[in-house]
Amino acid sequence: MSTTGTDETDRAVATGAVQIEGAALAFGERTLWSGLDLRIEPGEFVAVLGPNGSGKTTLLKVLLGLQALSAGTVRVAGTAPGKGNHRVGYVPQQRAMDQQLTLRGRDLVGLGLDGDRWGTGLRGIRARKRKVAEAVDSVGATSYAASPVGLLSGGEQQRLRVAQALIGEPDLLLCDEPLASLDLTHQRTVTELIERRRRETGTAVLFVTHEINPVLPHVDRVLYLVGGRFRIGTPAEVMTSETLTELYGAPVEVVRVGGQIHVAGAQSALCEDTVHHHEHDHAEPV
Ligand SMILES: Nc1ncnc2c1ncn2[C@@H]1O[C@H](COP(=O)(O)OP(=O)(O)OP(=O)(O)O)[C@@H](O)[C@H]1O
Repeated sequence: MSTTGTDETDRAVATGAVQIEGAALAFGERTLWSGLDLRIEPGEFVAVLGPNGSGKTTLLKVLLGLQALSAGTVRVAGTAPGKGNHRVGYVPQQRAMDQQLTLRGRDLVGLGLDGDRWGTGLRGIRARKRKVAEAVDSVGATSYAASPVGLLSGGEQQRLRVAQALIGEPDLLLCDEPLASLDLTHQRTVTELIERRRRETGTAVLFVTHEINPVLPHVDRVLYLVGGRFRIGTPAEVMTSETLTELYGAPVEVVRVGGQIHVAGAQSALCEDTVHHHEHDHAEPV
C-alpha cells in the first residue's frame, strides 16, 4: 500500500520531516554547535558538510535519539527522535566490520525490515525473501549476498548498509558519508537509489559528506559546520569564497568548474588556526 496521502504523510507535511530549534550540543567545555534552527521538509535533500570533528555525525545521532541536546528541541515527523511511528533509515559512517562476522550479506540487509509487518507465515516469508533479494540487487550485491560480511571489501559492505537502510522504507534517511570507499560506478548507483526514494516517496535526506560534487544536482540546501559556527542555505548561497572565508575565519577560495565546486584552502585554514579547538569561538551562527 502506498503511504502517499495518509494521515502520516499529512502530519509530516504539517510538522516538517525534521524540526530543530535553538539546538546546542556541548561535550564538557567544548560546544560543537549552538543556536541551530533547521526545519527539513519531506522530500528535501540537505547535505551536511564540514571538517573532521565539526559535529556532523553527532547531529545524525541526535536525530536517531542516541544523543541528547544540551539545549533546544528536536522533532522528527512531529515527535521526539526514536519515538512515534516515523521510520528512519541510517547508513552509519563506515567502519570495517569484524572479519570474524559470519552473518551473510543478505541477512544483514534483512535486518532493516520491520519483522512485525511480514509475519511468520509462508507467504510472509516468501514476500520478505523477495523484498530482500530486490534490495540486494538494487545495490548490485547479488553476487556476494551469500558471503560472510566480514570477508567483503569496504565498498561491498557499504552497499549492503545502504540496502539495509532503504529496505525499511524510511520517511527520513540519515546517511553518514555513504559514498566513502565506493568506486564511481557504485557512487552513482547509490546516489541514484537515494534520489529515487526521495523523489518517489518524499523521503527527507540528510547526507553527511566531505565531497559535495557527487550529489550536487540533488542538494536543496547545505548545512556547513566549522568550529562551532555554521551556515545554512542553497549551495549557491553557502558554497562561495565569501561565505566559507567568513566561516573558516581564513581565506578559502571556491571555484566552480564545469558544474562542479572546488574548495581550496579550507584544510590549511584549519591547520593555521585550529578553528575547532577555540573554546571561545563557538557560539555564533554566521
Ligand atoms: N559522547 C561524546 N563525548 C565526548 N565527545 C564526543 C562525544 N561524541 C562525539 N564527541 C566529539 O565531538 C566531536 C564531533 O564528533 P563528530 O563525530 O560529530 O564529528 P564529524 O563532524 O562527524 O567528524 P568526521 O568528519 O571526522 O566524521 C569530536 O571531537 C568527538 O570527539
